[in-house]
Amino acid sequence: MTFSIHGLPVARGIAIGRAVLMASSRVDVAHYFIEPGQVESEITRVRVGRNAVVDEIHRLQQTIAAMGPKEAPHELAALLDVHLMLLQDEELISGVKHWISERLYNAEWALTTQLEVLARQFDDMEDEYLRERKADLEQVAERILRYMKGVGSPVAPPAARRKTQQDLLLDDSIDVPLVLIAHDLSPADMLQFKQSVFAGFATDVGGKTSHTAIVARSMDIPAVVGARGSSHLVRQDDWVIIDGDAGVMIVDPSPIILAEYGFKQRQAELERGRLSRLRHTPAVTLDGQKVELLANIEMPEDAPGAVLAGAVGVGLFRSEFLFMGRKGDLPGEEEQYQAYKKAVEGMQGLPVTIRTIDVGADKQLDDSISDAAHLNPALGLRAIRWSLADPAMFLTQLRAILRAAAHGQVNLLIPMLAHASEIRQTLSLVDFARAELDNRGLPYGPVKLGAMIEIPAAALTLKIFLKYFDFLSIGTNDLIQYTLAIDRADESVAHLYDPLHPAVLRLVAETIAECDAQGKGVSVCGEMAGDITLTRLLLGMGLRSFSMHPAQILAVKQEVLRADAARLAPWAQRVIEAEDPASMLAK
Ligand SMILES: C=C(OP(=O)(O)O)C(=O)O
Repeated sequence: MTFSIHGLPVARGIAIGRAVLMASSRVDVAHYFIEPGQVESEITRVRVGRNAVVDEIHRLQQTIAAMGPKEAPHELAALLDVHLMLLQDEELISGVKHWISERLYNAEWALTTQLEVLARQFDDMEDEYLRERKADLEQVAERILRYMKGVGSPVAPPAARRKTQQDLLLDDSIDVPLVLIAHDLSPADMLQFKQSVFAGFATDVGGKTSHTAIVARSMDIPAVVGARGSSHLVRQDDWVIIDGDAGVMIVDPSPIILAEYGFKQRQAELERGRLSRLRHTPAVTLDGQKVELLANIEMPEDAPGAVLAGAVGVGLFRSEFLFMGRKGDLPGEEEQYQAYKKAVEGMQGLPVTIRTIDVGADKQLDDSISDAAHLNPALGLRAIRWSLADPAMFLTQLRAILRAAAHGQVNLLIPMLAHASEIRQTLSLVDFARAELDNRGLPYGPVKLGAMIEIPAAALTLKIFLKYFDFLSIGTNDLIQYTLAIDRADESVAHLYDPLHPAVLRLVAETIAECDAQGKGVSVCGEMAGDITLTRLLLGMGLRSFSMHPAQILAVKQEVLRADAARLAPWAQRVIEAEDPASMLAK
C-alpha cells in the first residue's frame, strides 16, 4: 500500500530505490547492582570502551584526511571533532564514576543514567543547534555501549541488489539504487554511507541544522530528515522515493507514481547533462549584457569545485566556517593565511571575496568565544559587531586576508554593517592591520573593500556605504529576515519568509540602481541569486553579478542565456510595484 511520510527537505533531488534499514541503534542494557569490590573494574570497563571509540574516531579522521574533499567533505571532519569533544567531556566520565561508586550501578547502567542526565541539559538549551547536539551525545554513548558489549556497527554494508520485474520500470541496466532509512546517522555512519552505494536517505529525527542535514547538503544527495516513524514504518527492501525537494518520502509507490517520479528523475538527469555543456559558455544575455556568475564557498577545499562548476570567481567565502567547532583552538594568523591562500590558489587567478567572520544567531561557534544565551541572537552581538568587540581577533583575521591577497585577487567583505561609526572603525582597523604587516616586514596585497547590505538601515543609507566602499554585496537571506522581522531559522514563521515581499524587492532594486548610478559593483550573494525563478527579475532590476552555491551556477546561466535584459527591465519595475509580485512571476 502506498503511503507517504513528511519531513524536512534538506538536500535537493529525487532518489528512487529499495530501502535498506539501518538496524536499530539501541543496544539492550542490563541493570544490576555490583559488589563494592567491583567498582574499579566497572569504571575501567567504561574507560576502555570510551578509549576504543576515541581510537575509532582517530582512525576515521586519518581515513578522511587521506580522501579528497569530494569523498569526505569538511563537514564530516567537523562532526568527528564534535564527537571527540563529547567523548572527552569530563562530565560524562565523572558522572559515570559517581553512579558506579556511589550507587553501585553496573557500568552500562551508569553510562545510560549519566547520558539521561546530560541529555536533559541539552533539552533545556534555547539554541536549536546546541539542542541537536543531544543526538550526537546519544550516538557516542551508544558506540561506547557497543564496544562494552562487543556488538558491531549498526550499519550493515549494503549488498548489491539485482532487478526485479518492478525494477524494470526504471529501465536501468545497473543494480537497483539503495536508499538508507535510519533513526539517525552519526558521522561515522555518514562516512560509511559516503563510501557505499546509497542514492539518498531519510531519518526519523533531525532538524535543518542537524549534522546529518549539513553533511547531506554538502554531498549533494537527496535527503529528508525528521521523517518521523520512517524507520518503523518502512520495511527492508520496500520501494521508496525520497523527494528532497518536497521533503517527503513515498513508500511502496504505485507503478504510476513510480513511473512519474522515474520520469522526473530522468528529466532532471538529462537536464544536468544538458547544463554541463554550458560550463565554458560565457554568461551573456540575448541583448549582449555580460553577467558574472560567482560561487559561495565555505572552506578553501571548495574552490576547485567552484571552478569546475563554471564559477568566474568566489563571490562569498564564508570564513566563519574555519572557526566553527574550534573550542579553545581558534585558527591563528598563520593558519588562516594558509587557508585563504589555498582558496585563492584553488581559484586559479579568479577573484575571491572573503567575508570576515559572520557568527551569531544561527551560526554560533562555541561557548568559549560566543554567548548563545542572548534573548535575540539575530539582533545581538554578531558578525562585524562581534569582530569589533574583539579587535585583536579581528586584526588577526584582517592580517591573514591581506597576506593572502599577495597571491591573487582578493576582495574583503564586511558583514552586517549599519552605522557610519562601525564603517569608520572597521576601515581604520584595516589600515592598522596593514601597518602591523609593514612593521613586521610581511608582504601583503591590495584588496577591494566591500560591505554586505543585509540590514534595511544599510539599504536605506546607501550613500554612506558607497562613499567608503568599492563594492556592495546584498545578503538577501538576512535582508529578508530583518526587513520582515522573520527569524530565518524559525520553522513556525517560515511561511512568512518571502523574498518576493514588495519591501524586500524595493530594497534590493534600489540598492542595485544606486550602485549602478555611481558605477560601483554590486552583487547578490544570498539564496535569491541561485533561485532560477528569480533570475529574470534580478536581471530586470539591473543585477549583473550573482553569487550562489556552485551547484546552481549552470541552471542560472541557462536562464541568463535565454533572457533579454532590456525587455525585462520595465516588467521588473511592474513586479516591484505590484501588491502581489509572486502572482506576476507565475505569468
Ligand atoms: C549570504 C548571506 O549570508 P549568510 O551566510 O548569513 O547566509 C545572506 O545573509 O544573504
